[in-house]
Amino acid sequence: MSEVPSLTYFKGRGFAQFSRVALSYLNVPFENVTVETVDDALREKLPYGQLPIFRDGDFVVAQSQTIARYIAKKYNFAGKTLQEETKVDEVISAIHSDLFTALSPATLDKEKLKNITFPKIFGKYNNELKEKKYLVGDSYTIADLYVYVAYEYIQFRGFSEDVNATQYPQLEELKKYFESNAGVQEYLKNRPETQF
Ligand SMILES: N[C@@H](CCC(=O)N[C@@H](CS)C(=O)NCC(=O)O)C(=O)O
Repeated sequence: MSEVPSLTYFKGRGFAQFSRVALSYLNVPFENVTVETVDDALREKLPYGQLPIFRDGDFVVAQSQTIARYIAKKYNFAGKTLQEETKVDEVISAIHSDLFTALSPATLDKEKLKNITFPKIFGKYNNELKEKKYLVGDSYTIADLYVYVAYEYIQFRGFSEDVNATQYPQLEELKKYFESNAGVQEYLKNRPETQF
């Protein structure tokens, strides 16, 4: 069995990017396992028949948000009190359910994203970061990292005219902070070019 934890997903960023960036930022060595498809042999090993999965010793966990929360809790990046942890969860849930769901090709509505979803999500966090340095508590948490990854991903998905330093200067600062981290820089340097 591998000594280091492994994260298995497709080559693209998709649902694995938050955990890949978190592990890189936290300087946790991990095996970044990528697959082309989920074949029958792999599918039967997956708790929900889908990727990503995270393996830590003999512990296996699925569901991208849960994987990210597990990593954050294990490496003290999830908030220091129950209330901080809950506010961190709120950010993770908002980004998955309000933003990522809206990117699904079947229901993609670009005007709604630009006029409603981006201001609702990124406007909120940008305003909060005008008043304080961290979204939750008195140090960086996975909530800040989630917002950075989502901000950068939305730009990558073709919305950099709508989501950028002019509209969201505090989020641009957050991006600069995470991208100045050596682990994140290494990850970005090696990240393959993909469409999603
Ligand atoms: N709720 C799950 C969704 C996982 C999911 O939809 N995985 C997709 C890729 S993003 C998948 O494994 N697709 C391949 C398949 O179903 O065969 C999560 O957040 O991890």
